[in-house]
Amino acid sequence: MLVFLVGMMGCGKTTLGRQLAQRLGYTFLDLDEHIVRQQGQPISQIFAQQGQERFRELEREALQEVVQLHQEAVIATGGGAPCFFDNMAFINRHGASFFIDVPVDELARRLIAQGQEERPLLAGKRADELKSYLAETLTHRRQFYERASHTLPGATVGVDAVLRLLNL
Ligand SMILES: Nc1ncnc2c1ncn2[C@@H]1O[C@H](COP(=O)(O)OP(=O)(O)O)[C@@H](O)[C@H]1O
Ligand SMILES: O=C(O)C1=C[C@@H](OP(=O)(O)O)[C@@H](O)[C@H](O)C1
Ligand SMILES: [Mg+2]
Repeated sequence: MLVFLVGMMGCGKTTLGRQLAQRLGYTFLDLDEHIVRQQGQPISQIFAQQGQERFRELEREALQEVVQLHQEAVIATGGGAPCFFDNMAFINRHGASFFIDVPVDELARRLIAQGQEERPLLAGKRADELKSYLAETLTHRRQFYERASHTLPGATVGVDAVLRLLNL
């Protein structure tokens, strides 16, 4: 089985995905890490040199590659991945998907604490700008995220909640 995690930047896809894969004994794949390895450039540089449009194509290609190469994996997508092309339908055709729905204030707190430089869409934004950017972006993206097979509300989602929903 393939398990996909979707949701906004900072909702914990990479963190939870790694823990979940360990518990299931599955491979962990992070789409951003996959692209960084393949391109030999950090995400910030890919955006700066190749542009966001190209990044979205790379993300789509990365999704296609991981479903071809893996049968048992937890896949942390990038926050934008489900919202371009027909990626959300593609995800749902290939596995179970979880939308981790964390409030904007908590997302902002985490993203500020982690440092915004590696997320080019957030770099250089003050706290108030960051919050309004996240709120607007989520308003647009929610329609895609909500197509996930499960929604996990709140900031305290753990591995056990996911396993219960998967009946594991
Ligand atoms: N459940 C959580 N509670 C508190 N902080 C968290 C939680 N999950 C992730 N974080 C922190 O939030 C930041 C973003 O997490 P990350 O897993 O990279 O999110 P995403 O991949 O969804 O952007 C990291 O600093 C991480 O340590
Ligand atoms: O929301 C987005 O458009 C993005 C989210 C990032 O991944 P995370 O959600 O893991 O931060 C990364 O793919 C890129 O910076 C763009
Ligand atoms: Mg991530």
